[in-house]
Amino acid sequence: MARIMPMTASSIRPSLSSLRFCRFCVSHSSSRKFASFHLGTAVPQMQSFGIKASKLLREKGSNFSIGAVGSMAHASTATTQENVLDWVKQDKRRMLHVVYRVGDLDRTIKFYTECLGMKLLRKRDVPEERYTNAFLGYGPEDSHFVIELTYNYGIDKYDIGLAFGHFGIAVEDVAKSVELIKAKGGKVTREPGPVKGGNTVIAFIEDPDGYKFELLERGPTPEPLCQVMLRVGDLDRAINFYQKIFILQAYGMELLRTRDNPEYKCFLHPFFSRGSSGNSLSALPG
Ligand SMILES: C[C@@H](O)C(=O)SC[C@H](NC(=O)CC[C@H](N)C(=O)O)C(=O)NCC(=O)O
Ligand SMILES: [Zn+2]
Repeated sequence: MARIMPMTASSIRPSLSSLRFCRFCVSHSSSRKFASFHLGTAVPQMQSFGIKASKLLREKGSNFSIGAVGSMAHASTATTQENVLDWVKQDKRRMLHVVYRVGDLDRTIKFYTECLGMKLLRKRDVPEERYTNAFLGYGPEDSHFVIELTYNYGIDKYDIGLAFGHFGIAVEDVAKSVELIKAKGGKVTREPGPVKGGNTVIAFIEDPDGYKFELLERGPTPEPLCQVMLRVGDLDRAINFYQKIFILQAYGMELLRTRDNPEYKCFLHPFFSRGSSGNSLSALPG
């Protein structure tokens, strides 16, 4: 059974539906392949934001502790629901999109809209560069984390590699979603049931290019696109990177908890970054 070791004094999963967060999932793998993949994020001016945030934290006596060393801010955080509201109000950053390449745009758009319930938000053709983008998601781009598909003219197949793990979609009934996907000819690679080492009902499916989607059974959420799982070669290095890069802007990515699955050689370290999207990314050694 998985061991959850919260990094915080209290539960870190905000139950306040108005809060939307963006969390990260990075998996540990010996893979040397590169995922055809990038995450886009919007951040405000770091300098003024960092100083303002650390001053606010001192005034509010929050559980955050940010010690500024010169212009570098280092933080050890213990996020609690009590101070997470302050954090959300102060931090205007959010993850914007995830970009990856597909071999047939219309095929993928059909699958994501008919099987996963996403909406096609817009398409963007750049003939001079010989590529087309399609943006899909569960809400408008100015408030939701979205998927940006890239089709490069004439390229109908990609090697996804082992570094990319899966996207997570929160659904209220995994079994029902899997039945719909099967009826539409979608590929189910792991039938519904409790996750190994845990209790959450999950299932895994593959999209037409072979990108994996995990369906996680959860209550209603404004942001079903809730997870990006990547595998990394060194978990501590990845954690250090995400903390340093984001924590420099104070209130940045937080390491929230670890989930150790020794029987499955699996560590899960969700990074948690404020944002209007609710997706998550957790560190899982391969
Ligand atoms: C937290 C939840 O969203 C997960 O993704 S855990 C799912 C679990 N992950 C792993 O086992 C990761 C380690 C693996 N070696 C890898 O690199 O993918 C999983 O896939 N469980 C399978 C199952 O059937 O439960
Ligand atoms: Zn997952």
